Amino acid sequence: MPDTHTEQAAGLRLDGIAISLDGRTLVEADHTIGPGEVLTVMGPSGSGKSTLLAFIGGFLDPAFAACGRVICEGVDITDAPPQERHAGLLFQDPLLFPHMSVGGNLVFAVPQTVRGRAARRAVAEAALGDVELEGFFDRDPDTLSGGQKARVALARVLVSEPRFMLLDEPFSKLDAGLRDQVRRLVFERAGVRRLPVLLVTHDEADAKAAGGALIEVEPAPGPGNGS
Ligand SMILES: Nc1ncnc2c1ncn2[C@@H]1O[C@H](COP(=O)(O)OP(=O)(O)OP(=O)(O)O)[C@@H](O)[C@H]1O
Repeated sequence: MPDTHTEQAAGLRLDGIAISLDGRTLVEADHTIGPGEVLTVMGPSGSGKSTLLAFIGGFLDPAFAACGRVICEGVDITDAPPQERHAGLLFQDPLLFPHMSVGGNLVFAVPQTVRGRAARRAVAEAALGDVELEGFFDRDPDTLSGGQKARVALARVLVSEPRFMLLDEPFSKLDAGLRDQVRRLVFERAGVRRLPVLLVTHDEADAKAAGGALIEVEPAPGPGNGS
């Protein structure tokens, strides 16, 4: 018999979320992202896509008002500090620490529950293998191509053992061919780990590749938006 409780609790539930600015609702979400599924958020610049992501990640600017709950694997994390939510974040910029080697960037993100230098290094090496960057442990991040940096950023997220992933236009700086490759790798790795993914994008091709549900955010009214 299936374990109904576990089935219901699995994934990331966005329960009746509405975020507003100056009394006007910007963005709403009422979705469950199942394990390994992608929910895509699309809309024009300034419509509130990153604001929704910030609310789920726990770093919403206090200028906004929000209601609704974020439930991860059956646990309400709406009021938890960001570091206790276990979100794997990927942004447009890979944000690698330039003063550390590639391996150093990864070891830094390995949870403290993994004890000892050798064990932490082994986790980082395995993650590099997972993103097809074997042998890159001692490389300086500045010497990597854009696609390689994006893959290191993905490996760094994966070693941190996230419970879900929040992606804010992580492919938009890559050119077309590379973009397809990195996108495939990100979705594939998230799928293998059964991680729910929220993807913010402007790009129809991203939404198509994601293949899951879609939230289309309306343009924010105001000067320059024809309203
Ligand atoms: N701290 C803040 N105080 C007031 N308004 C803000 C603040 N941060 C963002 N905004 C406004 O909130 C709206 C939503 O911003 P948000 O960054 O979520 O848009 P977006 O859809 O992600 O845009 P883009 O695609 O350009 O990244 C914008 O109009 C923005 O100017």
